[in-house]
Parts: sequence; structure tokens; C-alpha cells
Amino acid sequence: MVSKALLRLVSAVNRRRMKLLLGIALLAYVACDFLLNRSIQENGELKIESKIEEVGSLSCILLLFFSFTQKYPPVKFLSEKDRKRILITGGAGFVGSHLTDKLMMDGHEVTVVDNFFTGRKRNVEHWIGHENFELINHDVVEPLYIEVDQIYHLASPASPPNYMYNPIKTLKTNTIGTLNMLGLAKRVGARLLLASTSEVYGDPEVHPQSEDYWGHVNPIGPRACYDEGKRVAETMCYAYMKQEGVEVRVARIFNTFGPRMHMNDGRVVSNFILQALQGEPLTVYGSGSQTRAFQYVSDLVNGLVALMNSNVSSPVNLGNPEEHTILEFAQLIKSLVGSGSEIQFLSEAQDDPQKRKPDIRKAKMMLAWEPVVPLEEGLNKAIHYFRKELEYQANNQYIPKPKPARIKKGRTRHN
Ligand SMILES: O=c1ccn([C@@H]2O[C@H](COP(=O)(O)OP(=O)(O)O[C@H]3OC[C@@H](O)[C@H](O)[C@H]3O)[C@@H](O)[C@H]2O)c(=O)[nH]1
Repeated sequence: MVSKALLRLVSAVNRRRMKLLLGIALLAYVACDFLLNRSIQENGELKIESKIEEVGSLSCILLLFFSFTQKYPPVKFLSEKDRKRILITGGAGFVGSHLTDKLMMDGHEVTVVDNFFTGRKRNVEHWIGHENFELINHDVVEPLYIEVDQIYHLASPASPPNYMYNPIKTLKTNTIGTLNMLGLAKRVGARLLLASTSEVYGDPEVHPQSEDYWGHVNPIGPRACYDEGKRVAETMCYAYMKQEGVEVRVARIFNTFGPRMHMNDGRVVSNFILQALQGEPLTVYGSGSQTRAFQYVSDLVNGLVALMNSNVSSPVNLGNPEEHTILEFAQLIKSLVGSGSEIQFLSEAQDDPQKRKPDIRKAKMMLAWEPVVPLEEGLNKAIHYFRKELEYQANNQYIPKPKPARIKKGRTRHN
């Protein structure tokens, strides 16, 4: 009876709560024991030592019990024939972790590779320890030797402030990193899907953008490390396809949002939601008349999987064609949050694309795919996520004590 009730309780709580419960249980045990035995302390040190031993063994038993009853999201069973070994580079990032969830729940074996520059262990921690899951801390700029059937190559910072932070690293990731992954695909005979971007169209002169548009990119501007990095990554895919027979898929991903975007991501959706939730001004760059079309992350993930398993080797746009100006978008977020924040106009970002909207006829026709999550529904989910994140941050804040600055004599060092 008792053990059944305990099992029911354990399966109802997640891992973090389990650790908390375990801590509380131990504390309660020690406290009860202390109160009960306060009156019979005549046995002195011997008694205390034996109690410490008891607590130690009890915690070991509880830890073992909790690790055996570890709860994972439900996973389908796939036969050996259908189960694939899948590598996701950047799998601990925003899009990568949602893709990890889908492929794990579909019953595949998933290896996530991430250097944790923008990815976070927290995004995939619910799979750690699962027999179908592996997490490797690795930078794709270095070669990787593993055996896989499919590679989703997502590794790269994707938000403009992040990719501009270290443009040389962004270029290395997209060039050397892509060469390494194509080399791996060639060696093990895996199919590779490249997460390319709508940024290959630059500041487009054609609207909406279809896959046959060659783009309008400033090759020496601040966005070039990403735009040109992804353009050459596409070139590499087709060179490996023609010369080495590697099977490639290229997804041109348009603006995407959803839970697990980093708080410091810097892209418009997370910025506006966080600003609205905290009553700060919503920062619109330029006049706000530039347009974007936003897709919810689950739609993108379904599109990526459909493309990987299709026979379409040429590039395919994945995005939601519902287009808004950035100012409209700011007003929509303000009203969904119910925020009294002001809208603040800041200077325009250099080379910021003025219009962007995907033409998704190819994806509809060749993959039978189209986005299904309405913008407001997706935004409400993202707002819920960021609200929780703010609570989490507030409860886990470590505020370091300010130290007086030490002034050194001599030359300043630059690392
Ligand atoms: O706080 C902000 C942030 C952004 N913006 C504006 O909002 C628009 C969208 O900006 P984001 O930074 O979200 O994203 P961008 O469209 O510029 O780039 C994105 O393109 C597609 C993807 O491949 C990448 O995720 C990213 O590079 C831009 O016009 C930008 O200037 C604001 O007005 N305020």
C-alpha cells in the first residue's frame, strides 16, 4: 500500500521537484530523530556516529530509488529497422532542443552535440540518462567521429547580436563546422540537413522570397559573417552532393520563436516579450515599418523532419507567411501581455532587411507541410514561458558582493 502510494507520488513529480523532496525528506528525518533522541543522549558520541551512518545509508537508498524511478517524456517503440541514429549539432539550443524532443519521442536514438555558446544543458536535461539519448560537449569546428544515419546540422548562433558578437567564430562554425559535418556524412553514409536561413536573401529586392531568388547580401557588412557563412555552407552541401554523392537537404528557416529562446537572445520576439513583462519600453529599431513573418517552433520542427525524410535535395523555405510590421508586432505583444510599456524608437540597425516573407509553395507541394500554429497562440505560449523564466531567475539570483576595484600599475592587459 505505502510503496504503491509512494510510486504514484514519485511519478507525478519531475526531477527538480524530486531532488527538493529528497532534501526535505532527509531534513525531516534528521530533525525528527534529533527531537526524539534529545532526551536519551547518554550514549554520547557513539550514538551520533551511528546516526550519521544511518542517514548516509538512507540517503543512498533514496537516491537509488529515485534514479530507478526517473521519469522521461513518453517515447514510442521503433523496431531496429525503423529506428535511426540521429546526430543534432546545436541540439541543446532553442530549435535544436525542440527537434531533440520530437525525434526522441518518435523513438529514435539521438546524439546532441553542442558547445554551449548559445545552447543550454537545461534545454535537454529531461533526457539525460535515457538509453536513447547522448549529450556531447563538442565544438563542430573540430572533427567528430561517430556512427549515425542522419545529421541535422543546426550548430551556429542565430540571433544577430550573438552572431555579430564574434564574427570570426560565426564564420568558422558555418564553414569549417559544415565541412566537418559533411565529411562525417560522407564517411558514414549519413544524410545531412543544413539549417540555412532566410538571411541568404539579405535585404531582398523580391517579395515574398521564393527559393529561386539569389538574394541581395552585403558581403562586407555586419551581418555578412552569418549571411555569407550560411550561403557558403549551402554551396558546400551541393559540392559534396555532386562530387561525393552525399545526400543533402537544405532548409531556409525564416524567423522562428517559442519557449527556450534564451533570455539574452536579443531577437525581437524575446526582447519585446521580456520588455513588456517587466514594464520596460519596447525597443523598436528604426521606424518599425520593416516587416517580418514569424513561425512557431513546433511548425518548424515538423517541417525539418518532413524535409529530412523527403526526396527534395534542393533548398526549401520553412516559415509562416503571415507578415507584420515590427511596430504592429510590438503593439500585439503589448496587448497580449496586458502591459503598459511604452514603445521606444531607437536607431535603425545597419543592413536590416526591410521586408521579409517566405513563399512556401514549394514546401506545401513537395512536403505537404505548412504552419498550423496561429501567431497569437504561439505568442501566448512564449509569453507563458518567459513569465516562468523571470520567476525562475528571481528565485535563483546570486548577487555577488561588490569588490573594491584593484588598480594595477603599468599597461592594461587585453586577453
Ligand atoms: O529589440 C529589437 C530587436 C529587433 N528589432 C527588429 O526586429 C526585426 C527582426 O529582428 P530579429 O533580430 O528578431 O531577427 P532578424 O530578422 O533580423 O534576423 C533573423 O533572421 C532569420 C533567422 O535566420 C535568424 O534568427 C535571425 O538572423 C528587425 O527589423 C530588427 O531590427 C527591433 O525592432 N527591436
